[in-house]
Amino acid sequence: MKILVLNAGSSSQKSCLYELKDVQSDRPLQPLWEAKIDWTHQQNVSELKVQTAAGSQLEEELASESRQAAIYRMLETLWKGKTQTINNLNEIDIVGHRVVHGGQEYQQSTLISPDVKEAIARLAVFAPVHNPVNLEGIEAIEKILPNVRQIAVFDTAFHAGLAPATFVYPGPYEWLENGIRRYGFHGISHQYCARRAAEILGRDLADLRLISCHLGNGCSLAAIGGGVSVDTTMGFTPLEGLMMGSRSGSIDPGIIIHLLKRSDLTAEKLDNMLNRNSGLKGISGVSADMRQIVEAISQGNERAQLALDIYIHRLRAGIGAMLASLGGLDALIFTAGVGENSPIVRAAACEAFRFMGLKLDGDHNLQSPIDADIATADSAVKVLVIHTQEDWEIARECSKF
Ligand SMILES: Nc1ncnc2c1ncn2[C@@H]1O[C@H](COP(=O)(O)OP(=O)(O)O)[C@@H](O)[C@H]1O
Ligand SMILES: CC(=O)OP(=O)(O)O
Ligand SMILES: [Mg+2]
Repeated sequence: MKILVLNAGSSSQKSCLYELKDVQSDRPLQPLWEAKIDWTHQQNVSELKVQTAAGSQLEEELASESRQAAIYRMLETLWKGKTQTINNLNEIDIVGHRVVHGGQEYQQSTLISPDVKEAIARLAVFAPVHNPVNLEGIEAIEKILPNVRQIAVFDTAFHAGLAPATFVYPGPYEWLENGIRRYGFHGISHQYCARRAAEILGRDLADLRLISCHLGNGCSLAAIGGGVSVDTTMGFTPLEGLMMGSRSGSIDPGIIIHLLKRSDLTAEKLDNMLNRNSGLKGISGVSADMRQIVEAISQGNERAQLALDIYIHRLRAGIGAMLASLGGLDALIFTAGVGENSPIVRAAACEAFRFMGLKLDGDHNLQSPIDADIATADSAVKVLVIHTQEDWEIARECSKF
């Protein structure tokens, strides 16, 4: 069974082709072909990188192309040129898509139909950075493979079991009746990491209390007890919670009332302000990219330092909140772009939890090992760096259809 996966994040478009021989297979397989478009590279220039299991590689700049055209070019490298992996598009049996917001209707992976597409489009108002690009991926596939089955794998689904006290906002009760509630996101990644953590620790997932820190361009934490999400930092939209690359995370809603009363702020301007021009980017004035923040700090940039300090403060506070929801902790997991690659962020986050016997092995942390425990042998809590495999998790969901 050949499964094509499209995973659209806010700063990247990833894609993989897997061949599943054993449907029960649980360990991540190496994809036959994998591609990534990085939108953050430069203004109007995106970078495409492709590699195949057979060892071919390709790198090219996609200058000022539309997102649709860039996705098409990425997919073309599957059947054309030096990274060609299949002879015929019809070899693809099924296509899985990451869809960020599934609302109340979609609490598990779903075969995409016109109704499902309509719901994804409708829910785009709640995930304006994500659902529209997820839909673009679905439509790109419809054009080149009109008859293939497409599956939506929702980022919200993993959090479907949150308790009412966790998911209901203390606003007017009508909010809840109108679907205004906390949903939680990054569920595909949190779900994969929880299972992988149990494997690395050689423990049964049912017996573990985990906090998964997904720190990418978007950032969220999940408190996972017995394999189930019991709390998370993102809410109604992927804007709540931690400070992120270009998103503010939680702020006092009174600020919005204040701004609305005093200026000509429109919903669109507010959306741009909070989703695209806040967070690390907004505070530093340098970049949403943690690598550039750290670089700017090394050159003495004080706003970059402030941005990192707020990021760490809020990350620690978020971990504290998840800790309280779980009532204890077996392992703290760091994953996604920043979580997997930034020893500075991991060390600063862990520092706050030394009081409970969490001890980081400084040298091991500096190596950013993949899928490893970076706590000392006598630490009361394990600290895991896990390479998130959202694409594999999506393929795994597709194999159930
Ligand atoms: N070596 C690194 N050190 C620090 N941060 C990194 C490093 N590599 C990547 N990152 C961060 O990871 C972010 C992207 O994370 P990723 O999970 O790939 O994003 P997305 O949310 O688009 O899926 C980048 O914006 C960058 O800040
Ligand atoms: C939900 C979300 O924030 O996703 P990403 O981190 O890919 O932007
Ligand atoms: Mg991501």
